[in-house]
Formats: sequence, structure tokens, C-alpha cells
Amino acid sequence: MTDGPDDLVSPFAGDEELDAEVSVRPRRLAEFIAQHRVRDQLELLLRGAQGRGTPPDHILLSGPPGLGKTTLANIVAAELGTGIRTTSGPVIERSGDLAAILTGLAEGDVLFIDEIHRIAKPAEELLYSAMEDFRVDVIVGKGPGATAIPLDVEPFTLVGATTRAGLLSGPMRDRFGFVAHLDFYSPAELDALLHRSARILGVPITPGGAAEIAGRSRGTPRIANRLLRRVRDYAEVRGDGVVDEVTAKAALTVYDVDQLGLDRLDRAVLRALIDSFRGGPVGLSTLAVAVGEQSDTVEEMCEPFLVRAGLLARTPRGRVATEAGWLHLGRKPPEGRGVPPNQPDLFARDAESPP
Ligand SMILES: Nc1ncnc2c1ncn2[C@@H]1O[C@H](COP(=O)(O)OP(=O)(O)OP(=O)(O)O)[C@@H](O)[C@H]1O
Repeated sequence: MTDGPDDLVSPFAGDEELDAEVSVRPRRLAEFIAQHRVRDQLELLLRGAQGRGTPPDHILLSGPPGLGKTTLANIVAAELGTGIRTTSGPVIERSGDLAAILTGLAEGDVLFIDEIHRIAKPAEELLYSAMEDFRVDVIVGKGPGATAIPLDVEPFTLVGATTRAGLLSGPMRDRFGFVAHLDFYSPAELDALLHRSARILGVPITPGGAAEIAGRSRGTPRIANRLLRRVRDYAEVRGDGVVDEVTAKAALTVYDVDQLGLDRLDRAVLRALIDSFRGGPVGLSTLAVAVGEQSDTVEEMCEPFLVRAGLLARTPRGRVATEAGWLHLGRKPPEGRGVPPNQPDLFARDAESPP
């Protein structure tokens, strides 16, 4: 995925975005904005373990993309003063790959496995013994002649990250002594985050400018930082370099991100639902055809936020525009149509996929 105009409000990192993210990434727990409950609990876990001179329990971080799981994994290693080895579930195809990583860890290291729910089953089973007993059995040979060679692993801390905690197997989840869920950020929290990022990037920002960007960032730090970079471009090219309310509004109009954080495609979906299907109910594939997109794109890129923002509802009979959806497009909902008004809850957890 790229950081093109249409991906501005995607919670996933674009290919060229990682470098830009690194510069504003908090390094220590004290710099990590919001998520106070998780931060406090992690601090106790890490300080307790440090006091005892042992690695802390394994840590599972769950939550939607872009909320700070990778950042926290790196912070854990920084706070412990240890090394970190980073990998991800989909790249560990064979248990041998994982055994090589595990036996290469130094004492106390953090092993960060992103998307841990996607790890292959044999590797997952190898991970169990490594997590529990700090040893792994590497199988050499095949068939009846296969031999298990036990290898010791230095005591380490696994930090697993997942966007789909429900897909983790029970035995895997049980092996994490510390499980934390990251929630969407409030506008006030994103406001603080934007002031911090702007300070690091050397971008002058006013409270009005930060508030304007925060309100359109869908509760997600990654999106807030990305919008800040785009508004900075606009401020430098067409303004005096200061990110204020007027500049932020003008820039985000150019980039097609509206006051709630909907982009062009989100609005097209809502408009098609309302204009072509009188607000629904309508099936996903029909709706996708109406906006000239694949069903998957509409389902994965648009719907979760439209549902979270209370603009669209998934019902057994199909997709329906809520009263808030009609009002957001400046239309009057027809009498007795649509589902009851839905209080927008931008910071609730992501809705699960429909059946
Ligand atoms: N609490 C926070 N305080 C400051 N910056 C944050 C915070 N959380 C996230 N960020 C910023 O948002 C960006 C995305 O965070 P991060 O990569 O940690 O998210 P993630 O949950 O691991 O997402 P993914 O699973 O897609 O990698 C980072 O560049 C980081 O700077």
C-alpha cells in the first residue's frame, strides 16, 4: 500500500512511510501518549521484573493497526535495556525458521512477532515450549528416522502483536502472562500526539490546527501523523508554514478528507447507499458494484470506519444508512426509513466482520 491521496486515512503503513514514522516514534514509556491503563500496567510489569533480575512475562498486544503495538514492543526493549529481534507471523513458515531465531537470542532479549495470529501451526507449537521452558526440540530428518534434538534458548520475552486476538489459539493466548488491548485514541489524545510530532518535525502548529487534524484522524495515531505531514506540505507551499485551523481545513479539503475523517471512497459508498438504494438495505456486492470497487475493498477499507462512526449499519438484510449517515451527507432521512439514530462512537472497538 502506498501513501497516495486515496490512502490518507488507511490505518496501514504505506511502503515509503516507515522512515517518516520512525522519526516521531516514541522511544520510552514516558513519551508514549495516552493508553494510560496499558502504560501503567506495563511499567509495573517491567519494573517488577527488573527488580527481580528476570525477564518479564510474555506480552500480548492486541488492537487495530496504527495504534502503537510496534512502538510499544520497541519501548519494552528500550525500558529493559535489552536487544530486540523483530519478525512477523506470516514470514515464519517453517518451525526451523523460528528455531534459528530463538536460538540466536541473547539473554533477556525481546522477540517481537507482529501478526502473531498468522504464524504457521508447527512453528506455533515450537513457540509453546520456548515460551514455557526456554527450550525447543528441533527435528532433524524425516519419517521413522527423524530425531528430536533439544536446544536451550536463553530466557527471553516474547511480545506478540495481533489485530485479531480472536484468531489466536487458546494454548497460545494462555502462555502470555500480560495481555493488553489498545483502544482508539480520543481527539484530545491525538491533539497531544500531534503537538509532540510537530515539535519533533519542527512544524509550527496552533491549537486550532492540531484540533482540526485530530478530529479527522479516525482515532488512529498513524493517520494523525500522516495528515500532519500532508498539511505541513500545504502550509509550506501555499501558506506561511504554520499549521493553523484555516490551513488544516483547506489542506484536508484538497486531500478529500472530511470533518469526520471520511475519504472520497467512504463518501462514495455512503452516497451510493443513500442515492441509489434509498438508504438500503442492500447487499455488499451490489453496493461495491455501484461504486466501481471490489467487495473486499469496500468491506475492509470503508465499512469498519463507517460502522464505527455510526453512519452505516450491517443488518441481516444488508447494509443500511443510519440517520447520522443521511445527515452527514446533508440529506434528510425519509420518515420511517433507516435504522434508529446511532450515536457515533468513533473510539469504540472495531466492529467484527458480518457473517
Ligand atoms: N501512543 C503513541 N504516542 C505517540 N505516537 C504513537 C503512539 N502510538 C502510535 N504512535 C505513532 O503511530 C505510528 C504507528 O504506530 P505503530 O507502528 O506502533 O502501530 P501498530 O499498532 O504497530 O500498527 P501496525 O500493526 O500496522 O504496525 C508510529 O509511527 C508511532 O510514532
